[in-house]
Amino acid sequence: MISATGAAAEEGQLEESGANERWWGWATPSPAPPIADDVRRAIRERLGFGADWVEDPVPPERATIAPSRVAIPRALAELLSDDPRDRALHTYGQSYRDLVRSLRGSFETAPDLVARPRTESDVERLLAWCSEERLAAIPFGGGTSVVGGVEPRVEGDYRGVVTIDLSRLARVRAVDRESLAACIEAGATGPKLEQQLRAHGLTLRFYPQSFERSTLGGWLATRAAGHFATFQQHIDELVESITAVTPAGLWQSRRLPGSGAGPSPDRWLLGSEGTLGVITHAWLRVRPRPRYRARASVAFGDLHAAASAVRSLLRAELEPANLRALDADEAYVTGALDERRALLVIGLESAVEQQEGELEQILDVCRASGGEIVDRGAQSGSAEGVWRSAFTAAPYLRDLLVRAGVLCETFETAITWERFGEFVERVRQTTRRAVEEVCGAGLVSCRITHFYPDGCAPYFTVLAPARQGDELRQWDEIKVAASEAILAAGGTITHHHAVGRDHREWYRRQRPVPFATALAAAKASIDPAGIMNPGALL
Ligand SMILES: Cc1cc2nc3c(=O)[nH]c(=O)nc-3n(C[C@H](O)[C@H](O)[C@H](O)COP(=O)(O)OP(=O)(O)OC[C@H]3O[C@@H](n4cnc5c(N)ncnc54)[C@H](O)[C@@H]3O)c2cc1C
Repeated sequence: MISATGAAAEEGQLEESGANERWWGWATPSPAPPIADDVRRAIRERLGFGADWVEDPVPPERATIAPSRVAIPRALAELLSDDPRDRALHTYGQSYRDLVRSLRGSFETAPDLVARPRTESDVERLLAWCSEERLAAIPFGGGTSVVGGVEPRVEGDYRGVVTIDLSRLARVRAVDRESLAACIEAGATGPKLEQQLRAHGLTLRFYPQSFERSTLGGWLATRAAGHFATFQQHIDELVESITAVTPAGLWQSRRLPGSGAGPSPDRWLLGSEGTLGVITHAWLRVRPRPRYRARASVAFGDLHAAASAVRSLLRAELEPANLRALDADEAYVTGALDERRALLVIGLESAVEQQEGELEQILDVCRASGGEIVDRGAQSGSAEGVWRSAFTAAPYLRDLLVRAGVLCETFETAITWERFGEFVERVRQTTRRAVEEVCGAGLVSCRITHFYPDGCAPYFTVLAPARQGDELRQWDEIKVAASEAILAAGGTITHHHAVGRDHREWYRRQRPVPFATALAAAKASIDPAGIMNPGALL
């Protein structure tokens, strides 16, 4: 396996590391530590290619950041910053395009100011000022968007851009033990909210791969998906009520376990990507911390055989908390298997009962579907354990890969089972062709991250040799080819990465026209000055 220094610990035990010293990428400080020769050799060996150069991020003092166009008003002075480094760190998310541009110190689209509200009334004051002064307002959680969701790429006659960073709103405000729910502020990152819930013996158990840095507000605004692969995949399922500050006033739903009273106000905010208002807090369903776990890995001939085994599991009403089906390339590149075979990673958990019996039933179904049990249990060096470490270390490893000249990006979608086989091959082949044409070589691997009774979410990773200085064009060409293939074959442009600015064109073609008209009308009535994250989603 290619390992990254600073790799995060097991899910749920992650602490935020170095967020303050970070200058570039996921966790790279300035000056960046050198990349050892043996790491570069390992990259070349696993991938079959590698660049003969390594690039260090341009340090803050040499970065290009346009001067701020907006003066800080005295009444809001304690909430606003025009510090160039602060503005640079709020310019981008974490897509490959973002990493390349920030690596080169290019922050031409930096926000003019960064705001850090401490209360809902601070958010109200900020939005009122932005509306009056015609300033675009971009809510910012952890800045882990991979679709241009937080980048101030704003067209129109705005006088400037204010990025609203929610990091000071990060408390668990209340816990209702009777209903098993918690009121959590939007700026809480995964580790921050889990740390506070742990004091009550509770957990949200929502683990996107970006858990360490992404926030509750970001999860709600993008309809993020966590590690639960078979049941409560999206954050949507955990929501009791959401509160947001909009330019038209406070949007607060009632706390209810369910309601049939018309369209759901929460569903309007879920996936709104900062275009309607700033989500400030929400009531979420929480659960007792799991005490029992069981794990196993099963090898299959290919991804389709693994997917077919999962279909059999679901039909037998076996729904493990975690399931990831990796194709042969992904199992090999992550080091989970030493030969090229597909791998199904299985994880069960419960707060109330041992999981060994259910695991046994699951393994019986896998065997009957042609699977070979590779290991079970959490022993070190197991395929499941190696894959899990690679999964949590991936954002750190990505910093190394990008600096070492590897084009490294992912995209994801969803499709119903009856089209699954043809769909995956079509998207994979089209993307592979584009990678070969644009980069000359490279890998396109696929894993399935979420499973439904009627379909699943295929997730693709592209690793290819980058041409220094030409990376953005290289990725843009591959991305267009992949996105066109997804849409043509009937998939969605995103299962959980959201629309942002980068997927807008394909989202526009995917959604029904009357729905688009309704969305635009809703936005115009709630945000008449059009200040909320212009250019994202709509
Ligand atoms: C390494 C890596 C792994 C990832 N893994 C996953 C994964 O497993 N599952 C998944 O779903 N996604 C994943 N993502 C994508 C990303 O983490 C999610 O989209 C996440 O929900 C973004 O949260 P954030 O707090 O970082 O939001 P940001 O990136 O700060 O913002 C994202 C969008 O939400 C809006 N927004 C943020 N906060 C608020 C708020 N309080 N009110 C209103 N709007 C707001 C922003 O304006 C923007 O449009 C991954 C990203 C990376 C880099």
